[in-house]
Amino acid sequence: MARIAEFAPAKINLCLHVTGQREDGYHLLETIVMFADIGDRVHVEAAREDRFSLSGPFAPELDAARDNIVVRARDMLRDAFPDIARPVSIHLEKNLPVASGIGGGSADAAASLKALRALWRIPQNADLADLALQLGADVPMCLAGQPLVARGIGERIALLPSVAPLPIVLANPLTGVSTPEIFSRLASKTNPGIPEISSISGFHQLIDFLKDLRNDLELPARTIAPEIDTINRALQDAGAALARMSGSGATCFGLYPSLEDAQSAASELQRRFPRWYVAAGRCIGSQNATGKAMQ
Ligand SMILES: C[C@](O)(CO)[C@H](O)COP(=O)(O)OP(=O)(O)OC[C@H]1O[C@@H](n2ccc(N)nc2=O)[C@H](O)[C@@H]1O
Ligand SMILES: Nc1ncnc2c1ncn2[C@@H]1O[C@H](COP(=O)(O)OP(=O)(O)OP(=O)(O)O)[C@@H](O)[C@H]1O
Repeated sequence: MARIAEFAPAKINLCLHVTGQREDGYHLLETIVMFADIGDRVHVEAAREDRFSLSGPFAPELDAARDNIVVRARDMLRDAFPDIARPVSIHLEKNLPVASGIGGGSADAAASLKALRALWRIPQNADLADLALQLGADVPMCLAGQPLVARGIGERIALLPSVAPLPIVLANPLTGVSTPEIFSRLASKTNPGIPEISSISGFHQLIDFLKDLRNDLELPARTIAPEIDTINRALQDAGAALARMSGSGATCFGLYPSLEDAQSAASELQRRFPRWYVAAGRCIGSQNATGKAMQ
């Protein structure tokens, strides 16, 4: 019987500007997002009855979470397509740290929607963006899965033209950080947006452009996870051209000129901080159905 695997890449906010707040409390953002070849994996397979299982280094943290977002995604998609949605066994390989600002849950939800769309043969032209947004502000961008600029609360998405693969190191002290808590600690909710993105060519021009941008959630996140300072310094000590926090933290990323540079930086970081989660890889320009980087 068909078994479908879908990669759930880590979402990296290269910058995140908070520009306002809606009446319902959600914040208005302007963020440049790329997706890494580091991530979770979702497997789906037709079954006699619904099942959900977990494996991977961070599975134990989710065992207790009865309302896994993957299950919510399944149920929501089934409600939208009750005539074609059959029982399904879903397995989540949880490689990304939980509540870490790289959209792990959102990536899993988006990957589940993609895998189930294929399994249940939901028409390709069915627009799942509204359904994705009900699952979380980051889910529509994870569904897009390509370099993009997101505005609104994250749902107004403009894809960026093809971008060269961007070598990256992710580092997290394994201190879970709650997204609403970070937003609530934000001192200013009306900050300048991101400038227009003109054509950027090459690594150094991209770094120069990003250096003038910010993650407005970094300051409030540091009040909960002061290690963020240490992580950014350690990424820079290991040769990062730019180090910054992603999302609501506490994961920080470093950008490096080559994959080899990123890999040796990751080894150095892991040696200095053996308890941290550290991973090296590349943010990728676009993805095919299996999540492999296209050349
Ligand atoms: C910080 C980011 O990761 C940047 O990509 C996202 O904005 C967060 O996206 P997410 O985790 O999918 O967020 P949701 O699950 O929709 O919301 C969690 C909580 O974060 C806060 N939240 C989230 C998104 C947003 N634009 N404004 C907010 O204020 C709200 O308190 C909300 O109750
Ligand atoms: N599949 C899942 N993976 C991770 N967390 C999940 C999952 N399902 C439910 N959750 C719950 O969602 C909460 C947020 O976790 P997640 O890893 O998505 O946060 P995040 O990386 O900070 O996301 P974002 O960058 O979108 O804010 C966790 O506290 C966890 O209990």
